Amino acid sequence: MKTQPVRNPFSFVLFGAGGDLAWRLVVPALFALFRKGHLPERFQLLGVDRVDYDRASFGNHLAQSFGDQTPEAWSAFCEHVDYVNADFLDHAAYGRLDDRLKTGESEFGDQTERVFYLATPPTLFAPIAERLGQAGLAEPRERTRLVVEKPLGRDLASFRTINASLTQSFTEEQVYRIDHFLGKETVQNILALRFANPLFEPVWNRNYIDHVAITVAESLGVENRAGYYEHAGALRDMVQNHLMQLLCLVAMEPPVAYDANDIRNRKMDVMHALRPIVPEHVQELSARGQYGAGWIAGDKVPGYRQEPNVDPDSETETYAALKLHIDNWRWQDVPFYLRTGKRMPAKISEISIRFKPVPHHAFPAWADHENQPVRLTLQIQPDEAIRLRFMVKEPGMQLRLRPADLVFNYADDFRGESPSAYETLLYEVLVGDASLFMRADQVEAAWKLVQPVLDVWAASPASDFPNYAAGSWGPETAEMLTARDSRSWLTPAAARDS
Ligand SMILES: NC(=O)C1=CN([C@@H]2O[C@H](COP(=O)(O)OP(=O)(O)OC[C@H]3O[C@@H](n4cnc5c(N)ncnc54)[C@H](OP(=O)(O)O)[C@@H]3O)[C@@H](O)[C@H]2O)C=CC1
Ligand SMILES: O=C1O[C@H](COP(=O)(O)O)[C@@H](O)[C@H](O)[C@H]1O
Repeated sequence: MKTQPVRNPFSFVLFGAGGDLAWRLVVPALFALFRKGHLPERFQLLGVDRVDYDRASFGNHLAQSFGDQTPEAWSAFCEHVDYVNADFLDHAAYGRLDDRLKTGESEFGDQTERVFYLATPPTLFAPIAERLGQAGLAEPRERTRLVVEKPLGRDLASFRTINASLTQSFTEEQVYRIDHFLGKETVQNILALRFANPLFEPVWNRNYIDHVAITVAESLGVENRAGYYEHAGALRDMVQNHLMQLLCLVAMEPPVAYDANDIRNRKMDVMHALRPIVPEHVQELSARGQYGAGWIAGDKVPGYRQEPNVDPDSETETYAALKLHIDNWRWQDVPFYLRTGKRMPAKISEISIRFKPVPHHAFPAWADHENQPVRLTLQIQPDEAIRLRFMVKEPGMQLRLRPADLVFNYADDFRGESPSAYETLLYEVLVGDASLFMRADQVEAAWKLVQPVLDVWAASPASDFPNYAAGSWGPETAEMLTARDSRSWLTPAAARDS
């Protein structure tokens, strides 16, 4: 993560500019960077799509995304916006794009950088990259970047094919693979907590930690994304990428320097050490679920199979859980439990690090019957916080112990507006720092890990779907994943307290 401002003039070419992601997340993030003064004076945003816009109507379309935000800033931003109507598969379009880029950049000077952002269906990543390469637009390498959204493939083989096409035209250093969780403030803070404090690192290992549980729960259902989600499911959509990245940040060794390759090398060490899930163990190391009808925050909601455009007999999982082991010196015998699901009681992401119990109970049993092992909870969202739970003596004549919490709350300590994940990630692309992006070997290793689970699940239809009610914490099989080890998922701290 660099600290310098974006200095060089740039062209930001947004493929899929007429789509949902561009409108909802990418352009608002760029506009926020502009409003906050993070962008240089000379830049252009060139939207590319087949939607029939011109410069003015594209601007109007984008404006709807900003509600009542500062109109002066918005019209100043629009001075930098242009639009190219094109089919991404049409080779001739890339010549026109080149001309438009050069016209816009005529006053930019020779330090101009270019970012090609693919907010397009994933099937178009490879064809667009190829055509950019053929049109000479992947050069100069040191000033041209390609940003790709997820999903990168739907299994190991398709990832390798897509990635090979991307890296035929662009070098690995030019490719920025988005995992938007890495742009979240609290996720970046995992490394700050671990490596900017001497307090935690000495106990951050198998000698003190009993297990780690990572929960990414969503209360929303599939919404209008069935077209994509029906072919993805929770394991591909969330575990293979976001939850894997969280696990890596918790488990990695300290990097020597805060540098893209150093950090990514340390994450790769974790990926290498993850114990492969062999097909015979899939049953005992994983759980899958699909939500049925239920209640969320007082509203009755339909089951997954009743959602628009979902197959009424769909086998797609909307919940996935894994138990993983990291076979290295630090983490031997410490299980990592990962779970994610849609239509759970609340939108909550947190990492719970449970420490081992004291080796000897000196207090009489009646005094510490509430005894709970110390745990550290990293609340990723929405109530961003770090919470340390430990045992204290209750005031009074009688010796009674009970748990208490030491809480650091982001909103209390940092009142300013935090940048959105996309703001942070775009900024990092513009300054050319790939620390918060996924390197190809990480993505490949993550696909390798989940592939046997995908294969076993595909080969054995889930006869019990739907197996959890909307508004619950998931299927019983997920409870068994921890119960078999005499452990349990805890209700996330943010949900307990609300
Ligand atoms: N939306 C989201 O919240 C998220 C999206 N993503 C990823 O971001 C990417 C974009 O997603 P999203 O914005 O939802 O998708 P959309 O379908 O909304 O946007 C894609 C845009 O590309 C256009 N397009 C498609 N094919 C062509 C073509 N051959 N030539 C020109 N234009 C074309 C589409 O036009 P048309 O409508 O005519 O097809 C549409 O305007 C995907 O990879 C997705 O997986 C990742 C995380 C979240
Ligand atoms: O990548 C994805 O993430 C969202 C959840 O992201 P968040 O920032 O809202 O926590 C998820 O809903 C979506 O299915 C998935 O594609």
